[in-house]
Amino acid sequence: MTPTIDVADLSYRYGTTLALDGVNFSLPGGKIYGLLGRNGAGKTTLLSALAGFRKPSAGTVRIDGQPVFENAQVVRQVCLIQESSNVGDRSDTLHDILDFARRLRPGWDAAYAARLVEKFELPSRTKLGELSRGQRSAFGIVVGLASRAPVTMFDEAHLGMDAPTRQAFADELLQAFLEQPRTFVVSTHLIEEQSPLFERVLILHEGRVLLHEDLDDLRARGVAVTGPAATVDDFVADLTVLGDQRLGPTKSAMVYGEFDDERRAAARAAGLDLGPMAVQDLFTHLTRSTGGAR
Ligand SMILES: Nc1ncnc2c1ncn2[C@@H]1O[C@H](COP(=O)(O)OP(=O)(O)OP(=O)(O)O)[C@@H](O)[C@H]1O
Repeated sequence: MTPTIDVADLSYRYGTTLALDGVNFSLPGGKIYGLLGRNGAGKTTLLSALAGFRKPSAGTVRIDGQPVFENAQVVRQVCLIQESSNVGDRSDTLHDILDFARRLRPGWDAAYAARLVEKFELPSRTKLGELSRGQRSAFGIVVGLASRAPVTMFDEAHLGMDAPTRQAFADELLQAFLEQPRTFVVSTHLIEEQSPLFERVLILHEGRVLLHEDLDDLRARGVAVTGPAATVDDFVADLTVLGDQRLGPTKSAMVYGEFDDERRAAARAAGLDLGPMAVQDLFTHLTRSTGGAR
């Protein structure tokens, strides 16, 4: 039960703002996808369209071959948790919201929800609106994971959560995925922290798909070259250097572009170390433009 998501020529317009501009991609089921993009790139709009919350201005979103919008049967297979915590009414207790989710969601796992509530130390008799921001986010994550929805999406759902809680979220997500493979789409600005979760990455930029590939392939686009400063400088002289760091006589230069075997051998012969580059640095390079929001 891991349906494919197919997006074809998807555009979405808010008045004069074209938030999505002819987006095409296909997400085979049973993987964890990272959705990345700068502020205003269109991530929230895209996830809302995938969940059937928004009618596309043009194009289609299909899950398992079925159009999503106004299709109750398909929408029930999808769970989108948003940063604003769209999981329930602020005046309802967590207990009541979980009870409602149990009745609404076909795959709801009540025992798992109870375990997660305990793990995240959430007060189930408290109203949603009385939680701290981080607790609200953690509760959203509980609902998303316990939904066991074949397509589960988190839109910056970790906002306000402290580092240990975010780590617990990542661990739980991975565990839930291994126990019962489904499709996760996770949008985040915490790229370095969350990228170990992702098998594939979709980068949106200015309403279009800039890149859609395996994380390993993205990583292979950049190399950190480390060694004595003068040797590094010589080696990278004709390469695209995105940045560098110095520690005493040692320098590390971040080089964009794939290294073939010959170049790797030359680096080794020169006594240089080659290592992976931070995904965050690659992202920054790829999405460098005139500014953030359009
Ligand atoms: N309700 C709205 N009314 C008008 N324009 C909007 C609305 N929501 C989003 N936009 C615009 O659509 C574009 C895409 O916004 P969206 O929220 O999808 O981006 P995002 O990638 O999720 O950004 P962020 O990382 O800042 O959350 C932006 O230019 C934004 O200003």
